[in-house]
Amino acid sequence: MLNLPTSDMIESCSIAGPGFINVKLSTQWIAKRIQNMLTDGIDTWAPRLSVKRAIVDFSSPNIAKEMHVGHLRSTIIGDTIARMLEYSKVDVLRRNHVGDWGTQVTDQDIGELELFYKVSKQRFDGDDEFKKRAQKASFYNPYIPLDLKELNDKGLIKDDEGPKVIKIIEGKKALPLVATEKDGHYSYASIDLAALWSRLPEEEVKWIIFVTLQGESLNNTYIPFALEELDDKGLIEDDKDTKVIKIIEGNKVPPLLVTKTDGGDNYASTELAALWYRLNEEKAEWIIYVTDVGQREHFKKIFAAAKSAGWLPADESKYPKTSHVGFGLVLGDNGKRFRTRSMKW
Ligand SMILES: NC(=[NH2+])NCCC[C@H](N)C(=O)O
Repeated sequence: MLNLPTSDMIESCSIAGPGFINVKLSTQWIAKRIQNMLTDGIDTWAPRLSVKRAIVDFSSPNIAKEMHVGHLRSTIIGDTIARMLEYSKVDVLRRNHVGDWGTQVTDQDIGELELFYKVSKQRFDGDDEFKKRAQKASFYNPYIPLDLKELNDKGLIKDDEGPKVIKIIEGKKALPLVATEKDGHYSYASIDLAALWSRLPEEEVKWIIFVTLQGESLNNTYIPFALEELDDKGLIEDDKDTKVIKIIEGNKVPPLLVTKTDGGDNYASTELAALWYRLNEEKAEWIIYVTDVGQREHFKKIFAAAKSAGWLPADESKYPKTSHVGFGLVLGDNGKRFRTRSMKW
């Protein structure tokens, strides 16, 4: 307790039973902050951070496995962090790093999924009843005619020979948006517009946030770049049938496996590629990962590898930086941790 640094924000700290510390905020400090807020406006309350852009990697379930309450926790915590950063005027890229790659997906037999898709497409084209049902399946489809009519009434829709397109003016910077395809089908864009349109008047929402799914597979093209950079720096070693990164840091971190015995890429290699991409292409200065604490070691190794490669400064008070926000493990009925990565089907 005696070693705690002093702060005008804190009046006192005391130990309250095993494992608890009470931190009492200073009433004077609170009064001063509220006074500032009243005179200067709520916006001035947000702490100013020295980062311009942050990435929050959260939610991130695996498409070929059951989603569980842990992913929900990650979603809630990640969204909260993203909102706090946005409040502090940081440009936040919300990233749902879905597990759409690796054994979990190949286990599902992509071939079978493709076959399933082909069969239903044939049925869609040949069976009118099925087609009608399928087209109604999207929740927002009933809104499409309404919102297209509104856009049409405003003179925004152009009936080109083929598809209907929405001309976007905005200083001609944007490309036209396809509303219906050549065969009269609604496009992906019209479903999005209908969703937006129906939510505004019907649900009276004030803020709609779109989260970009950037699955693990997106970064596959960057794996060679990332691994090559690490290799050039002499960080990758062959270890029996696999390639590993021996991370030094006083040997506190065990080696990181970056290829599997069959030569394939693994969770760590896609992770490093994602980090490489986020730093170099997306220019994020702070990357925050929200998962359960079970992945702490994984992130520790990834961050240590990135530091050894010089991607991140060794000094953690400097940017760019990475943080792992870990929450408690979610246990199944059997009292064991839910491990989507090793779940058997
Ligand atoms: N960049 C990351 N590793 N994000 C978290 C991914 C979480 C993983 N899909 C899981 O369910 O365990």
